[in-house]
Amino acid sequence: MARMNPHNSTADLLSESLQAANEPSDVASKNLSCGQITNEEDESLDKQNKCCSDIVSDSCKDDSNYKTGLNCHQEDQRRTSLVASIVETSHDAPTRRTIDLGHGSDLIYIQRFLPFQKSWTLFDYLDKHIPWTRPTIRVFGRSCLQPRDTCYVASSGLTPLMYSGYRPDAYSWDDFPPLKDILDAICVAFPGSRFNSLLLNRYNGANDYVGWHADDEKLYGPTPEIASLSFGCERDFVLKKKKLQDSSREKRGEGGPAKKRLKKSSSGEEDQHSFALKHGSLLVMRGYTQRDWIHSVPKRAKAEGTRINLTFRLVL
Ligand SMILES: O=C(O)CCC(=O)C(=O)O
Ligand SMILES: [Fe+2]
Repeated sequence: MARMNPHNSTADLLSESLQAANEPSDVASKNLSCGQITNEEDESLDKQNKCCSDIVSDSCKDDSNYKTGLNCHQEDQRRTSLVASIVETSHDAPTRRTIDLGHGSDLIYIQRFLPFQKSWTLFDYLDKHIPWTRPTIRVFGRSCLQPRDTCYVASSGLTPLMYSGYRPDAYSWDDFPPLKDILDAICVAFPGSRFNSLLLNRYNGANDYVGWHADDEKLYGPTPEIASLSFGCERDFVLKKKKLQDSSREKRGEGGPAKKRLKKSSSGEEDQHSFALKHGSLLVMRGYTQRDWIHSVPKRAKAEGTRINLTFRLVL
């Protein structure tokens, strides 16, 4: 499969992804070893229009308010290939599900937000061209290696991000044109939303994870909206309702695998939700989700492939 140059135009991105659609992807076949479904299976699942078969929730429902065709912040007037392709297919918009977590918190899940082959083209680009680092962080007073690779992209002049004693340097959006295309595509799907920063994570196999945490840093305000796009190996994303003892600095509990830190819920099933986040899927967390819930991506013995996750955020 052709490798992308970071300075390729968005038209090149489209033509590469169209090419990729007609060719087997080496990246795709490599990563399918982690138990991921194929494109054909993905499409057939979508046609069945099953409600959240991978979401442990009874409260999911179709969101009848789904609109496409508007852009929330057309800073430049270019219609990118990704945006164009999503608008073109708006008559057959991907199914959007809303999961009401109660008390002003909700999630939106779009399983096939980006087309399958285009998602592999983007995976390949991100894997190769993002300057990934694995920083040393501080958790409970001890230094340790963060259990995944990371990178941070943000508009200039924003309050810096700081978590677990680590303050990542922000790269510019201009360094990675495909990230701007993805941002545009999200803004088309969510016309009322704004994002100006992006935390990227790469999980290199089964032992990489993110521990229990909430993205409730002050710089995001009281009700942050976070749009989380996943590529590659499918991994579980688990949400658990905060208890009083879940102090905010259990945040990003990197000190041990998330699984070991799981406590039994006293009030039953609705206090925990698990999503198998598909290649090309988008999960949006809204309202008080960061105030009232914590989330994690636990270690998973069978998840051998690489997963890349992008979380778009708005620094106020
Ligand atoms: O990888 C994911 O799905 C979640 C990442 C995350 O929670 C974070 O970066 O704050
Ligand atoms: Fe998070």
